[in-house]
Amino acid sequence: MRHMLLSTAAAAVVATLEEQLERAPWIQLLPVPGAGRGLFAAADIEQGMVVHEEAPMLCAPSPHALHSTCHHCLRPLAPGAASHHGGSSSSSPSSSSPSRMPFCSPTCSAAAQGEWAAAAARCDFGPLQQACREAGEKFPLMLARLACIQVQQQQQQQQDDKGGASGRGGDGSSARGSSISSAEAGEAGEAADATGAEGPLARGDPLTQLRHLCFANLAEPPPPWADMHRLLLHALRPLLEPELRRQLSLAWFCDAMARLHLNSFRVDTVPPLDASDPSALLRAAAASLAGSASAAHHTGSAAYLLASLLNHSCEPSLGVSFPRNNAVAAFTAARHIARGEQLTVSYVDAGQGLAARRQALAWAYGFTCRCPRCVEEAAAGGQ
Ligand SMILES: C[S@@+](CC[C@H](N)C(=O)[O-])C[C@H]1O[C@@H](n2cnc3c(N)ncnc32)[C@H](O)[C@@H]1O
Repeated sequence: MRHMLLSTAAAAVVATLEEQLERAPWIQLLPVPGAGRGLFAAADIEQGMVVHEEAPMLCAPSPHALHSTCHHCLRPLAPGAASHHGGSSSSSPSSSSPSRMPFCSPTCSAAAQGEWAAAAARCDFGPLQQACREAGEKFPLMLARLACIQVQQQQQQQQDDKGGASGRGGDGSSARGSSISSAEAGEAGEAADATGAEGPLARGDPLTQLRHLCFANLAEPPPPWADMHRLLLHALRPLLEPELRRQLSLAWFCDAMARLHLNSFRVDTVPPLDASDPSALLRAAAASLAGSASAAHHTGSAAYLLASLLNHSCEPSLGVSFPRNNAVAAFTAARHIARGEQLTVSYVDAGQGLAARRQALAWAYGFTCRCPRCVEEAAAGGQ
């Protein structure tokens, strides 16, 4: 069954998704009538168990947090702390340019340089970032990142072809194994493969990898997307070889935007305390007493390969958190989950009433939730 479903996904992604499922034999991928595919418990799972932990296939900081977030792992930066800037080569924009990218550590800076930041440093993303801030749109910045990954992978490939690919892994991916998880492991001394050290984008053509994620047909893409696409191409001008220009069509952009809208997670982290501000401790304590959501800081958005297959429930079996305070997501059993039960997360604020939840789900995801809570509340005439 698993193979039958996976055969619909891009071949380059299949191996990595299968690897993730092989590493988590308590998770099963199955069809869900009326909802495409979904993940299920293949064994009884105790409350509190971390069912899955995953580094993102693609992430980017929020347009509102560009100066306060590590651009590689989305960890919030301590106010006033030394950051490890990228984009400072002679070909990069000036230090006051919005394209100058802070990183939380030399490890993240080096990993980013190896994956995307060297290409990004040749571009000026200022106008695109500004437009995203004004429109409340974040996904064009993820697509800018994706284009930079593509450019660097192609350059690496060309170098390998010239140099005979000496010293590389069999699939040519080992030199690019500088994902968030391995950078994190370098910092914290943890096992590099805990969350898929290589990173799913280490293989295949990055621009087509998003095709694994589910898609909604848009009758008409929102008009601002054409403007965002134009600004993206403008920013990427220094990198645009004719072949890349052809690939980054408006149709590609709208397809990728639609997939990111349906599949991305908001990354909420906890901001570090400002040691020079004594009232910061009190504010943080008050926020944490008021609930972790208000203490959290939205540092960016991330798309995950396996976790994108989690369907929604207003009574989700999994909670989502970011225990490393970066974009590595953990999915924890919110209660006992019986073997065969679907693994779900809540796509919306589950504290809202029935009508608000239904409206948000219909508008953003195009379905009406029929989880037991919705059915019960609807029967009771709930709003
Ligand atoms: C992030 S994807 C989840 C994985 C998706 N089912 C797949 O096959 O790839 C989100 C989409 O799944 C579907 N979906 C998720 N939860 C659902 C639910 N409770 N009822 C109906 N459809 C759901 C909707 O089409 C939604 O836009």
